[in-house]
Amino acid sequence: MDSPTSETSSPPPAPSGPFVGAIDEGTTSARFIIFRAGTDEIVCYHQIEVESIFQKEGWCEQDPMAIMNTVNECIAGACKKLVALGGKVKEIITIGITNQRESTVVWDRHTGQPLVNAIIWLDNRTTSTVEELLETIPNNARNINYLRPLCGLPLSPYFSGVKLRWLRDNVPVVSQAMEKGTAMFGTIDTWLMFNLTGGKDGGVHKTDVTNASRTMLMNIETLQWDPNLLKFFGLPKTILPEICSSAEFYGSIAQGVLKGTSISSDLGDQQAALVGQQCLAKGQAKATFGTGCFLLYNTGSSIVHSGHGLLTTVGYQLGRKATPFYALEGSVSIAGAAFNWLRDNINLIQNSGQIETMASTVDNSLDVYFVPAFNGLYAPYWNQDARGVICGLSEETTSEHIVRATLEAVCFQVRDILDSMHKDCKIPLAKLMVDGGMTVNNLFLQLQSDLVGIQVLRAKIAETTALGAAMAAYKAVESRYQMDAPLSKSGPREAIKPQISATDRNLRYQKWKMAIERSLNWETSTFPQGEREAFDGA
Ligand SMILES: Nc1ncnc2c1ncn2[C@@H]1O[C@H](COP(=O)(O)OP(=O)(O)O)[C@@H](O)[C@H]1O
Ligand SMILES: O=P(O)(O)OC[C@H](O)CO
Repeated sequence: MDSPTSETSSPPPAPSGPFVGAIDEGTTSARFIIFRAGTDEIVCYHQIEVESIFQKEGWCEQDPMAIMNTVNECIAGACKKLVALGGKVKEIITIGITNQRESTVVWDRHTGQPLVNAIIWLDNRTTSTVEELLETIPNNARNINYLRPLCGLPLSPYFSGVKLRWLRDNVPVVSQAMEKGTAMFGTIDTWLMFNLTGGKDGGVHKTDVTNASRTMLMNIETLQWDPNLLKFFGLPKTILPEICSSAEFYGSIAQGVLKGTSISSDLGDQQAALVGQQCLAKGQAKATFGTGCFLLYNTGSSIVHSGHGLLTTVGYQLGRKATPFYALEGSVSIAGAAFNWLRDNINLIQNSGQIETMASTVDNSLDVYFVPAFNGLYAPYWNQDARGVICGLSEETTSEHIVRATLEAVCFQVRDILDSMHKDCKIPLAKLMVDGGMTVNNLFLQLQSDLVGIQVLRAKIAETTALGAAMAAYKAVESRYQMDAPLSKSGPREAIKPQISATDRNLRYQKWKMAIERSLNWETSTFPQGEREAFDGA
């Protein structure tokens, strides 16, 4: 008979399939996660950081080959771990892809090689392109919302169409390839899919409705490339991928450990998180706090055009014949990235583990307000000329106050967005599902609840983005799968409730708005009449 000791030390049972894999290619890292099919149970995963290249002020690029190699390494690493656990790779029945959105890749159809580095969504080089495009709007209207009725988006450096136009105007190898018909464009999902399915030797050229809805080139109603939008941006249709639904057969992996496995889903990462959070009914909303913060509100099958600075985007379409679901989105470009700045540029912190400890040593931010508008402000302001400000510094201010003010900055930006959503949709949101790297921070979630006056519900697992892609991929191969059925780790989520008074909350929000005023239009601000000469002469 076995002794109790040998019983407790017996190895855990080998994981059994079926499994579904998900590639999550984010701004700061790529990962491949293997889930037990139809559940939120992570069997194993592999994650690797991806380097960003900052060639000039405001530019942000990544090497497309490095992105692809990293993803391949993640797939190989996770499959190796699966085998080490006693699982079988052949039980991975399908995989899905989710990705940082808007980031733009152009490559050569014949060689499969990128023509330039990927321009990452955060990149701000195209502010002058936006200016030039504004000039072309009839009646000298210069209206950033001119294209909203067609694509749901304001003109901003954020979106792929503007980045593609910049490439056309500034990189001869790209404009020549566009003319010759040898250029292929894709967001990161498309680039990965092309390479995974064979690259220049028969790789597919496809994207999904959620990623396409971030280009400014897709018509939000027809879900097809729009000739008027292509004309506005001066871009040829030949470079564009086929638009598919978010859950269908895309192609099969051509080589490597997963050779022959199907790719069955594709969603932009924020839309994937909406699915992974099971915000599948009209009126449900989630916020993901990673590099940036993205709040998506499910508007069902209705297209709601925002009058208050939000984006109209496709939430998901789970099958070729399925009804597309739409969302209103509030995008904030700098959330967790503000802490990377505190760490890398200012040396105020050494690691993210310190953030909560430092911010908790003080009771409040001592009236310090930090607007991290490093690359302008996205929703609801869409002010590309805004720049960061820290207001309210005094002799008593310490680094702890600044760290706390940085957490509060993310919370106030969420309040800006929720106020817009309330105005657009009329119904105030009672609770907000949250996920992403920042949500490990308990103080942050309490501040979020306090400063917005809303119940905050933390996701059961951190990897909701990958989960959403895995759920959609499983749906494509198993039509009986109910995506709103409880996931294995479901049960009540941790709820964080507001603890400060409405008066306190509103006073602090008013001060935030004053700080916002100081950051807007900084790049284009001019000296009052006569003072420029005095300054120059000084
Ligand atoms: N404890 C923490 N408190 C606040 N922010 C954090 C904490 N831990 C990580 N972060 C931030 O979260 C971000 C990483 O989250 P993640 O969801 O992995 O991002 P992404 O998907 O954009 O790559 C980083 O910008 C980091 O600064
Ligand atoms: O990489 P993330 O998670 O910060 O997401 C980036 C967004 O998709 C940009 O729109």
